[in-house]
Amino acid sequence: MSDHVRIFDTTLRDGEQSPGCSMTTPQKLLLAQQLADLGVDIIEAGFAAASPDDFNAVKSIAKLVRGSTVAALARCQREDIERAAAAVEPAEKSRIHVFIATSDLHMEHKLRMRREEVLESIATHVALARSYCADVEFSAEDGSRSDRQFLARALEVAIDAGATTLNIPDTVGYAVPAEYGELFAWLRANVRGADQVVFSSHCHDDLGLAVANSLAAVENGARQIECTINGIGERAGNAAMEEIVMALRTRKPYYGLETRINTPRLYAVSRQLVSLTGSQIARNKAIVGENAFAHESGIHQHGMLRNRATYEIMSPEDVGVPRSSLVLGKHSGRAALADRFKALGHSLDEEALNRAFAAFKALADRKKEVFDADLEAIALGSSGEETGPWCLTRLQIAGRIGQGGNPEALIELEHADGRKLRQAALGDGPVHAMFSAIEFATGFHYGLKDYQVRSLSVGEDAQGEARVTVHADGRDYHGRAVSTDVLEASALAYLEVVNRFERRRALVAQSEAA
Ligand SMILES: CC(=O)SCCNC(=O)CCNC(=O)[C@H](O)C(C)(C)COP(=O)(O)OP(=O)(O)OC[C@H]1O[C@@H](n2cnc3c(N)ncnc32)[C@H](O)[C@@H]1OP(=O)(O)O
Ligand SMILES: CC(C)C(=O)C(=O)O
Ligand SMILES: [Mg+2]
Repeated sequence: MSDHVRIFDTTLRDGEQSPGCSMTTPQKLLLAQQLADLGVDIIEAGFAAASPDDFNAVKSIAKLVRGSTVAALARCQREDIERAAAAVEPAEKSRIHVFIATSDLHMEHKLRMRREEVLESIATHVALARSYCADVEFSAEDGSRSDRQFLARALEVAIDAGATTLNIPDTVGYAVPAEYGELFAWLRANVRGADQVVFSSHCHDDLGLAVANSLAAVENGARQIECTINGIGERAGNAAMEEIVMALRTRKPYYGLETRINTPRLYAVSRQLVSLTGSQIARNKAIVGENAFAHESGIHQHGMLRNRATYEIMSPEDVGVPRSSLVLGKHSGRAALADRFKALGHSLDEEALNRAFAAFKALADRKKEVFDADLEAIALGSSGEETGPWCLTRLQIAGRIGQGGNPEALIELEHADGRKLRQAALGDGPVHAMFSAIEFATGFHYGLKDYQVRSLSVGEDAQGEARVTVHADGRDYHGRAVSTDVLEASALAYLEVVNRFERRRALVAQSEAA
């Protein structure tokens, strides 16, 4: 049996199903390129039939990516499969991923299909997918809660119809490692034709076992793992790629298995995803969290000084966490800046680097030391990513703040269509006043779902980061902004939400007109 474990990344499909992690097509293209550079074997680019936007995103990724296989997900429905086939058709290497649930619970209540009907549907739709593409994956959704004998029959039908990869998802994160591993061993021994296909795991983290379950699957013969960057995904998320890959690499003597992942790029891709979605990771997140390589207590620090191996099972360099001795400040130049951006996952072109350099110098004039978090904020603002249509040109807060006071915010906005608006509003506090002024001016009236402010770095001159989430028209919109003035950061973050909302509306109107 091969010792190569294929890494199937589904950040752009299952990952995008996490609330608040939806991405625009340009953002998806950026991430897809990074995934290809990382050495991912298969990139699941999306669910092509979900919307014209999703279709176009998958197709653009299929045109762009070289080296990795590009896959699209489809239900056992003719139209889904035809859309998936058309979307992945331009890829150098393409795959259609067909799924249907095989657990009694899902078949009876969700699909309202009898077992025989599900088997027929698998036969028909896997064969249809195979007529378009030589590489077809079949997933038995809710496989870990399916009746084994029936699951085995479903997989045999899929093999007979031409499936080349069989995925057994733990869709609701219910399995435990020994049980999930044993299921793979049993299927490999009992499914006719099992030796002609690749078995795959797809685990969710509802009980915090997604990575452990994925590793149990490979111990029992799975040779593809489906996972996402930072473990994002439906509900509690999917198995985190960086954790799986580093577990296999760090414990190679135990597993004896390899992936193609270029591990020193893991940190950069993780940071890129955080920047794109605004969805932060926990400080103590394994591999890529802020504390993953930080040693706080005296006994640990003492051990580390004697020999790093006492408390480090892998080095930050193995996953690309920068441990640079270069301090960035007002006297630094473009080369050092570009180098640090690269380590943080931002490959800026010359124009973007020039913009970033100007912003960096302006910040360095105000701050003694510029930290990585500051740079990430600068990279975001300089990446040439879509901004607008609204732009804040003036912000002023007046009046008494605190007990009994009603501060007033005055804002001035410019719209890309040339409109210039000036609006004042009172509020219970300055943030309330600013947000109300933005709402009155733009006509964007949706309830605030979340608002957070935090310090990005250390010291009195630290930059403040504001994050705003608003639920509007059935989806979450995130805004994030950074400034040494937290009120300005808050206003800009709120305006970013309004901008994202307006850009999305314009896009939907455009595709409806087409
Ligand atoms: C476990 C997973 O992650 S599955 C993937 C989840 N991803 C998504 O759902 C992608 C985003 N989804 C969408 O945009 C929409 O749900 C669409 C466009 C795919 C479908 O929208 P709608 O046609 O309005 O259907 P809706 O979402 O309400 O219901 C799903 C339908 O698909 C059926 N269905 C679900 N899975 C499958 C399947 N694998 N094969 C065939 N039919 C299926 C359901 O039974 C239901 O059918 P019904 O309407 O006849 O009852
Ligand atoms: C569609 C399948 C692969 C899935 O995401 C799941 O079952 O969790
Ligand atoms: Mg899933």
